[in-house]
Amino acid sequence: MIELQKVTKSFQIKGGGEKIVLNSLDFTIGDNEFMCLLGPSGCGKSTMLRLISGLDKATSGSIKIDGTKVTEPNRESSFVFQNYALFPWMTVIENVEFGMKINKMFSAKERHERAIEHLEYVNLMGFENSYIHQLSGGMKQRVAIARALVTEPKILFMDEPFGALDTFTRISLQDLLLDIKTTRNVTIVFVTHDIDEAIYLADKIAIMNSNTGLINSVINVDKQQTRNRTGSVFNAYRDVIYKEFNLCSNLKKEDKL
Ligand SMILES: Nc1ncnc2c1ncn2[C@@H]1O[C@H](COP(=O)(O)OP(=O)(O)OP(=O)(O)O)[C@@H](O)[C@H]1O
Repeated sequence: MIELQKVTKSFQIKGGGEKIVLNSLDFTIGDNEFMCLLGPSGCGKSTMLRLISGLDKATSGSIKIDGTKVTEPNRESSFVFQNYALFPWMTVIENVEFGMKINKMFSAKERHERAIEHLEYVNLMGFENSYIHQLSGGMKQRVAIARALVTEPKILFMDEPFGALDTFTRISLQDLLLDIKTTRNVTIVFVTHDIDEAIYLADKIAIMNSNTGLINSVINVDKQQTRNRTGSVFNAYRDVIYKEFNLCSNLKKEDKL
């Protein structure tokens, strides 16, 4: 369980003053939940992810994971970023083994076996000795996902991981992620500005608007009903979210699903 209480984050502005990016937020994310932080550029999604994951510190308020205050990134969480953050001088399998090695997890033989198992899972067998520049964007992100999963994290932090990918690759990686959510006991905190992606993936969507520093609302998504990306229920969620962001002038906010 991730718990935020009265979390505020502000940044100093050049020339004086400060900008409040997150303003006294109270928020919880349950175990094994898929939470999307959805909003336009600059609303504070990445800032929120960085605070929850311990990459940055809140100006005030408290963030706890399973009752323990977050002060730095911990071994029980993994990251996937839009720009892959892979090591170009290492092969695919060396990249996947890296986290286990640095954390002194498992024997060398076990690390190798686990890396192979995870490369199989993300459908990259045959590329284990390739270098990163020899892979497509989608393949790079599969390596990053294998590297993130191989340490068996309790929490996966993902910052616009599919933002740089074409629609077809994005759809196949979204399906991979839903499989990860179903088959592994992992909580996922996922940043996106793609409304359809949020509906398809999330159990809960936190709607964040620009310049308020607030979470406007949290939408619960019925996962059984949103597997069909072109179905009427999917479109109903889309209507609700477009209204939340005032993107659809002919719909009233009071309209229900
Ligand atoms: N280190 C920093 N110093 C000063 N301002 C910052 C810093 N990091 C973020 N900000 C500001 O905080 C606001 C929110 O940034 P953040 O990156 O969290 O937004 P975002 O919603 O993730 O945007 P995007 O989708 O474009 O990545 C922006 O106005 C940004 O300029």
